[in-house]
Amino acid sequence: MTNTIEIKNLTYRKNYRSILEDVNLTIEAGKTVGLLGENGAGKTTLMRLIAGVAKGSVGSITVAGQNKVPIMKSYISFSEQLGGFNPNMRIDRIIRFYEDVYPDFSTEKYNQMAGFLQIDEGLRLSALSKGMKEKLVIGLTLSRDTKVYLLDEPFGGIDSMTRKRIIQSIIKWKSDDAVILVSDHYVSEISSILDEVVIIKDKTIYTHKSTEEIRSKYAEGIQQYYESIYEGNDFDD
Ligand SMILES: Nc1ncnc2c1ncn2[C@@H]1O[C@H](COP(=O)(O)OP(=O)(O)OP(=O)(O)O)[C@@H](O)[C@H]1O
Repeated sequence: MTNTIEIKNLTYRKNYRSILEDVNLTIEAGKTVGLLGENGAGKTTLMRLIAGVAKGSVGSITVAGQNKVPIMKSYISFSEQLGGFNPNMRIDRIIRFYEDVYPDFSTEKYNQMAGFLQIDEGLRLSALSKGMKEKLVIGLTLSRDTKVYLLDEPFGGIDSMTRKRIIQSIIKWKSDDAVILVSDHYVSEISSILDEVVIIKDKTIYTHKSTEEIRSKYAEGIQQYYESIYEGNDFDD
């Protein structure tokens, strides 16, 4: 199995404050990985560093063997929050923008998702609710055909029925060798699709395990395992 993401000795400081320290992380092709951690742990920062949006880190990040940012960027679909778009822009124009900018964007894939995302493409961005905006971001992010999908807390405002349908469909939408890194605070709902869990604590990767290993060693489940880590338990052998 090849490694899609390789991070070595990554340290990141912002305004003289240490945000991440000596992060080492390897993710194999095809894995769906949950990125967990309390508020401010550094999940978004780590995704922004992988995506090449945050700059100035020390250490190395490679994506599919590449460490040149423009090439890495072309391999990554990152769930950015549409902040760069004019709020008056209509959704259909945003979709056309994605078609124009990303050669790997599949309108057919987007249309398949649009069925249950139920976003009126005639609406302007400013008219979308928080949950509708999140659904649009998920649709746009997953409609690209890339090696890596970074989904940063994608489900916060989405109703539980839609969330379940999106989670069940994520696996169908991704190609076999694509990696999904998804951050969330509540792992219970997404745990069924996760191959591995990465927990950030104390500014670094505190643990990285397969969900199978966690389930076999910790019967109460992944959410409880995660919470126990933050309560100070150490389950490492
Ligand atoms: N632009 C910035 N300038 C300075 N510090 C920042 C900046 N963005 C984030 N930080 C700090 O970096 C740390 C990690 O933040 P980050 O947003 O990555 O955490 P997170 O795990 O995604 O949190 P949450 O679950 O609340 O979204 C926090 O201490 C935060 O205050």
